[in-house]
Amino acid sequence: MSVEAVEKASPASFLDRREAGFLHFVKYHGLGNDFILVDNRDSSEPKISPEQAAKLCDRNFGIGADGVIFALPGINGTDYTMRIYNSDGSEPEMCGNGVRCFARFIAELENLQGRHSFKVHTGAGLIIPEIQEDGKVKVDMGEPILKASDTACKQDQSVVKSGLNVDGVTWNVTCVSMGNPHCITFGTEGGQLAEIGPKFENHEVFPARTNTEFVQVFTHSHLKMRVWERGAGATLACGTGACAVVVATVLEGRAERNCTVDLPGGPLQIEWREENNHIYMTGPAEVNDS
Ligand SMILES: N[C@@H](CCC[C@H](N)C(=O)O)C(=O)O
Repeated sequence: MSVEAVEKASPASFLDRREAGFLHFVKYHGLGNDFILVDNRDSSEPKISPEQAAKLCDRNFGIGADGVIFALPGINGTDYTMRIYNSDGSEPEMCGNGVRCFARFIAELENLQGRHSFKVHTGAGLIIPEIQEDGKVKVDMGEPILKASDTACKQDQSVVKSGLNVDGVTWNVTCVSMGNPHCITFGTEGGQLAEIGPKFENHEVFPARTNTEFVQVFTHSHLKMRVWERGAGATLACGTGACAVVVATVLEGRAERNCTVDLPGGPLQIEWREENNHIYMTGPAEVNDS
């Protein structure tokens, strides 16, 4: 399908205006990490190509967004499938802020009032968001993955507090996958993120590239991070990143399992529950209505 035109629609008007050839969308954001949401429930293939998604995400020549998210039919007993293209057109396995937006988008499409939870199939497996009374979304993000080969890192064993040479400087890093890969380093604000971020992202040790988080620990339950996202660059927030950061912080003995993580766009509450090894992320998801 070619995108002949795009039109920004409020969720209420979204269902009434589906003229052929138009790609209708709603823009949502989670703490400023913003997405173009597309109703794709009538087909199991995304309505636009990765190249078209990259054009739509362009902040000067397109709509502008960190990614395009598609709500597709569920498979394997799930209610829906979520797929996402990053702003460069690459397809990641999962997106934490995106899945909170996805839940609010589905609630609008299905005209659901109030509290609701869905089973969502993603590239990272089953993810379960639940809309709370206050409108925030709490997400069961599943279990973190530490095995090096599954964190997209070319090492045999898990990478915890290991030295990584980036551009002549040795950084202590911990690698955690939330379905998508994260490389976490402590004690720095990230400095010139646009300079150092791409060097981590494209480092030879990460054949599938990586997201990178620069973390400061304030207390045992209060962290601050900046992120350089694979395929999207510096963003205002990263949900999978915040989850991976709490796992790395616990593994390095720097904090407890329940933390507030401050991101440039605002805070997320992250809990890594001991009894089932699952991570729970709670935060807002809102329509971009400005
Ligand atoms: N912003 C997202 C993560 C999006 C995917 C990421 N850029 C990747 O390529 O893995 C989040 O909130 O988790």
